[in-house]
Amino acid sequence: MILEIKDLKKKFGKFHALNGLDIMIPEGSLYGFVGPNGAGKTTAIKIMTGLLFADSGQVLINGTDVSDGLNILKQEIGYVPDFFGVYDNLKVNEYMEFFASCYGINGLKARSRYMTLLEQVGLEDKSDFYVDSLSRGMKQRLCLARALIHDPLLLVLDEPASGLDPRTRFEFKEILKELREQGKTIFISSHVLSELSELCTDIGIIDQGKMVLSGSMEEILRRVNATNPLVISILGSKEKALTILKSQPCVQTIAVKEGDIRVNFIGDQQDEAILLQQLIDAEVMVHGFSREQGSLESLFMQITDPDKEKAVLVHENESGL
Ligand SMILES: Nc1ncnc2c1ncn2[C@@H]1O[C@H](COP(=O)(O)OP(=O)(O)OP(=O)(O)O)[C@@H](O)[C@H]1O
Repeated sequence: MILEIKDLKKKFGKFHALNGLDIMIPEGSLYGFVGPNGAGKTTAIKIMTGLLFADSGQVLINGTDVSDGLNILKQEIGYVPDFFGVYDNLKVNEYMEFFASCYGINGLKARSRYMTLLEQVGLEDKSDFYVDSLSRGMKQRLCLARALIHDPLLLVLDEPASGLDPRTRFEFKEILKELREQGKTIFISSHVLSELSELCTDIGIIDQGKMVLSGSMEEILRRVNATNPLVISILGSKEKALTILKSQPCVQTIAVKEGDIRVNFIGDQQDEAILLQQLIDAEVMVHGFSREQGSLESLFMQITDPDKEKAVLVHENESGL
């Protein structure tokens, strides 16, 4: 794990902003950190970037506890905050030089490093422009280049898509994908799950200062889908299929809807394969057999609904399964 957060707690007055938060960020992942407004995302990010102290808990970077000193955090994390500072009277190259010098990178080395980064974020032809003259999307890309100046292990972005138009958001996501392909681990927070679901390899959902669901995107989508109905499409008569389905112990309910058979099926993938085989052996003309695709959004709405008794879902490893 590049970064591990264990049982992090933070109170503001009597209010528990973080209430035993755990996060595990695998190396090379693009980790989406999502939760409703006020869930504690920015508080967690401030603690992991060394801008705020936790009341208790542990932050480990590459296995090293950072409580002994914040230098390791500064070295190993590149942080893109959700706001852009005021650097009106600096040109892009001066801005990059300034941040390079903060990390002890100067002269030709600094220039070569920041020109590579500016190229990477598509700003190579803007190095003589004043920062203030850049569009919001460009400023954000500049901020990203700046956060990478010291080649950190982990890039942390807080709500990077806020205030950007769809095209700019798309371009920004493409840059993040490229960075990940080059081996960077990226942690990105958002309160909009759809922003993250097609981009991320891993996801953590936070609510009221606690992680309520986390894991690889693949695993989570599989779990979402496993509770969805099995939709079976059949050509011709459905009688034989219905007889087989009624005899199957994994089948809980059967509904015939718009030509398809929808089955609440509690089995795993192997049970699904056995059922399909039985239908084919009985010469049922199956031309569709799949779980209805689950939506991560509906799961998010369900587990972060403030009016509902919460169904707390944990990572398989944490539940000891
Ligand atoms: N300095 C502070 N003093 C008092 N309360 C605070 C402070 N910082 C944050 N909080 C409270 O802690 C809670 C968590 O805030 P935080 O900014 O971490 O949430 P968030 O998930 O980032 O929300 P958003 O998506 O709206 O940015 C909120 O209820 C907020 O009002």
